[in-house]
Amino acid sequence: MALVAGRKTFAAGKTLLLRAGVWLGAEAAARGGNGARRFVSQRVLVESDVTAGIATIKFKNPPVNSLSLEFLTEFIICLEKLENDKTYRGLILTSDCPGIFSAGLDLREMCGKNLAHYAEYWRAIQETWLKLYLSNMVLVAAINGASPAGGCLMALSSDYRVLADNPRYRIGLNETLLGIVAPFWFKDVLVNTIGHRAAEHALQLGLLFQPTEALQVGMVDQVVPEDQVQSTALSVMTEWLAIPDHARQLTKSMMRKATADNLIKQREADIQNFVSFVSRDSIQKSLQVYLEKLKQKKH
Ligand SMILES: CCCCCCCCCCCCC/C=C/C(=O)SCCNC(=O)CCNC(=O)[C@H](O)C(C)(C)COP(=O)(O)OP(=O)(O)OC[C@H]1O[C@@H](n2cnc3c(N)ncnc32)[C@H](O)[C@@H]1OP(=O)(O)O
Repeated sequence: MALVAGRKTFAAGKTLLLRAGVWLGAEAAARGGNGARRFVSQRVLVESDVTAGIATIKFKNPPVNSLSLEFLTEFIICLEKLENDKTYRGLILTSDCPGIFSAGLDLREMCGKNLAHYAEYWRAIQETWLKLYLSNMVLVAAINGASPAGGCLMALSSDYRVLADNPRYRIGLNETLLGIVAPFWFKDVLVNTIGHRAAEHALQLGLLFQPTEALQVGMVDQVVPEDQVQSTALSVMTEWLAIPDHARQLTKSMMRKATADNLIKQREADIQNFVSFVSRDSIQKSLQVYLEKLKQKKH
């Protein structure tokens, strides 16, 4: 069975066929009498309440929900499907992996691969961000675990962030700790969220904020007890969905267009920058040392 996205084909556990954003094949979808639907792909779980017009995407890429190319491909397909289905006005992003929202970019995609792979990977990262950041739906991140780097970017690209109150659930753009640099569009999103000075400080030091600090700096909008993250996200969503879609969507676009355009107008150059940066020997070495440290942490 295969998951087909554009020219890319991956083995997948379910039959999901996508062409031009339309699901053609059978998928594990069930519709309950109460308007609840559930779509299952291997790494992304989509639950939806048709009556309320709200879908929930749960990241399901254990152990740490790293943003592998396969995960991103499935995620983009699910997102497109929801975006194109006018039933859905709101989307909650959360994790199915206990204690981890997302560990960010998959370091194995950036290590020991060829240049074409790095380019393909970075294009998928760009695509994911543009789709999230410019979504017409209301996006609420229900952050139920650690959220470094790319995981933080996904949360920051939502319209509202609810973080579980657990000191282990740190969030931030920690790229410099890995010896790498957050791209300009990660930086732009952070600046838009917490302001220039706080972003400069956080980015240079690679700060990962505990929940109370994240709330204080404005990186998240609410910190709530862990067992209330989903219910809080849902009540925030209800509040946001009370606003007429056309007015809210135009306003969102007005606020975000310049930031997104900044990348759109130089996507190819951004890919080339990433490829030449990440393929440097010194960067490969830093990433390998970091991965090794993560592995040895357990022993
Ligand atoms: C001239 C200038 C030009 C500039 C040009 C700029 C170009 C752009 C440059 C590049 C930009 C890249 C941007 C990068 C963004 C990123 O997202 S990088 C990834 C950052 N992520 C992290 O630092 C998180 C690392 N992980 C952790 O801190 C922890 O794993 C955790 C998430 C807090 C979970 O902890 P715990 O539950 O204790 O699990 P672990 O035991 O640590 O991990 C379990 C296994 O998972 C592996 N793993 C963890 N994270 C990743 C990952 N991100 N990718 C791949 N694999 C990961 C970990 O190694 C363990 O593996 P095993 O030992 O094999 O089980």
